[in-house]
Order: sequence, then C-alpha cells, then structure tokens
Amino acid sequence: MSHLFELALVCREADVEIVSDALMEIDALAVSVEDADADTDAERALFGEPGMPAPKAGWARSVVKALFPSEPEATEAATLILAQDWAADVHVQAIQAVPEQDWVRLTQSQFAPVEITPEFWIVPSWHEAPPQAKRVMRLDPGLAFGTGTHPTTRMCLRWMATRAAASQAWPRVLDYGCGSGILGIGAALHGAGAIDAVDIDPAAVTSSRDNATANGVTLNVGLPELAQGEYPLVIANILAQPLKLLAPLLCAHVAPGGHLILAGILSRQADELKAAYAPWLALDVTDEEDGWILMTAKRAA
Ligand SMILES: C[S@@+](CC[C@H](N)C(=O)[O-])C[C@H]1O[C@@H](n2cnc3c(N)ncnc32)[C@H](O)[C@@H]1O
Repeated sequence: MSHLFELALVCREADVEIVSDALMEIDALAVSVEDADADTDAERALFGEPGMPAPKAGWARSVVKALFPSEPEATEAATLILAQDWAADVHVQAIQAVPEQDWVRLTQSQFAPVEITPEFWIVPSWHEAPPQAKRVMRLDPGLAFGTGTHPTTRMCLRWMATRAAASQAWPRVLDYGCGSGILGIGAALHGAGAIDAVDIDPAAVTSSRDNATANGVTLNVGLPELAQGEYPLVIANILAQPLKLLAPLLCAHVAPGGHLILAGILSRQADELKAAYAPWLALDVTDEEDGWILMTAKRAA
C-alpha cells in the first residue's frame, strides 16, 4: 500500500489557525487539529474530576497534523513553518508515514459542501447537494490544492459568481496556477467561453483535467506556455512572492477592458503587490477573509 507523510506540530491553541492556514498554503493535502494532551497523564490530571468543568487551560496545547505526498515535502513544510516570525512556540512532534487509505477516509469525513454564494456550492461526490444550490461544482480533495475550503479560493469564486450574476460572462479566461482547476471550472459553470487553465505542477494539470470532465465542462489545461494572447479575465491564486515575479507576464495577458484577479496575498502584503503591479495596472483590495485579501484591477478599455 502506498503511503503519505504526516507532519505533527505542537502549538498554542491561539496559533492553531495561523499554523493550519500556513500548512494549507504550502499545499498540505489535509490538515486536522487535536488536543495535544489527549490520552496522556496530562489529560487525566486536567479532566479527572467527575462533574467538574473542563479547565480551558487544558486545551492550551494543540497538535496540528498535516499530510504531504512525500517525506521531503513534510520536512520542508516543517522547516518553512518553524522559520516564520509567529512560530516561536511551534514544535515538531513527529513526521511519520501513514497509509494512503487512512487519508482518503479522513478527508471524506472532513470535507462538507462549501457555500460560495447562497446559490453556488462546491459539493464532494459523496455528498448530496444542498436544496438551495442552483449551481454545483462536484469536487473531491485530490493531490492538488483547491477544494474550495481555503479563503483565497472562495474569494476568487465569489468574485466570479457575483460578476457573472450581473451578466458579464467572459469569452476567454486564463486560470493561472490552476491547482485542482477549481477557478476555471467555476468560470465555466458561470458561462465563460474558452478557458485556459495552467500550472507548473503536472499533478495539477492531471487533476484539473479530471475535475473538468467530472463537471461536464471543457478546460484547455496545460503547462504555463499554453497561455497565449489576451483574456478579458485573468485569475491567479498563487502567493505574494510568485505573484510579484509574474506581474509583467500576467498583466500582458489582460485584454483592454479586462480584469486581473489576484489571491494568495495576506493583508499586510497589499502595498508590496500594489507597487509590483503599478507599472501596468492599479490593484485594489476588493475582498478580505481571515487575513487574506483579494486584489483586483481593470485595464482601461
Ligand atoms: C494556492 S494554489 C491555487 C489553486 C487553485 N487555483 C485555487 O484557487 O484553489 C497555487 C497553484 O499555483 C501553482 N503555481 C505556483 N507557482 C506557479 C507559477 N509560477 N506558474 C504557474 N503555476 C504556479 C501551484 O502549483 C499551485 O497548484
């Protein structure tokens, strides 16, 4: 049986969210949180008196567990997290191999339908679609980022769903850094025409192709050189540093009157992104969720 690698990090309860978000951002396949003291003497000492309320301090330490496809990726993730300025109280508990089958079970129990707008939902194949959903994307967690659960992805989808509702469908779309293909598929479900979805990761290319087929939509999927010419909508959810390097390339793909949508940026990075794109387009912050921002620009017609 093939294996995945689990990185277990011990941290303060107050740091759970930032640690989990960072792990998702560096492409963990799944992230879960447990009480660090479960099944230990520390747990019995804290919760041992029947009828006594559980002291809040008993949950002060948590274990955040993240799965990666290989041991080097799990080790690199640990190094990256420990290097962050907020990670002074984060410690590596273990990196160990876990059977892939367990991961499938774990993710199936973790991922519920995700609401993008009241009418547009991402629904795993093992779930019924909610009755109010008028547009449904079928997507299962795969070996590439983008199952709709991350705020950066949700903000991109929400932007498209809101714009498309105002009947501004796009004849061409470029989904740059497509991961699972979620943004390209989202554009297709909202009436976009020819959609090019590109990624540097061959696993993402395969995953996007499979997910497009499962949703009955057509994406032209490939490596970045597939992107050619100008598009009325260019959307890229990567990270601040690669987005800064990609500024001239992405801006060159935006058609006159078209939009550039960027995500994967933390609130405090807004000014550096604005500066990096200023020679070509004026970016504004147009959405914000959990410390992440959506930055958008419109090219003059
Ligand atoms: C955070 S994921 C986003 C996936 C998906 N678009 C979403 O919104 O959920 C970023 C993706 O960008 C890809 N990527 C990173 N740097 C890239 C680059 N320079 N060119 C193309 N793709 C890149 C990664 O392989 C990854 O699949």
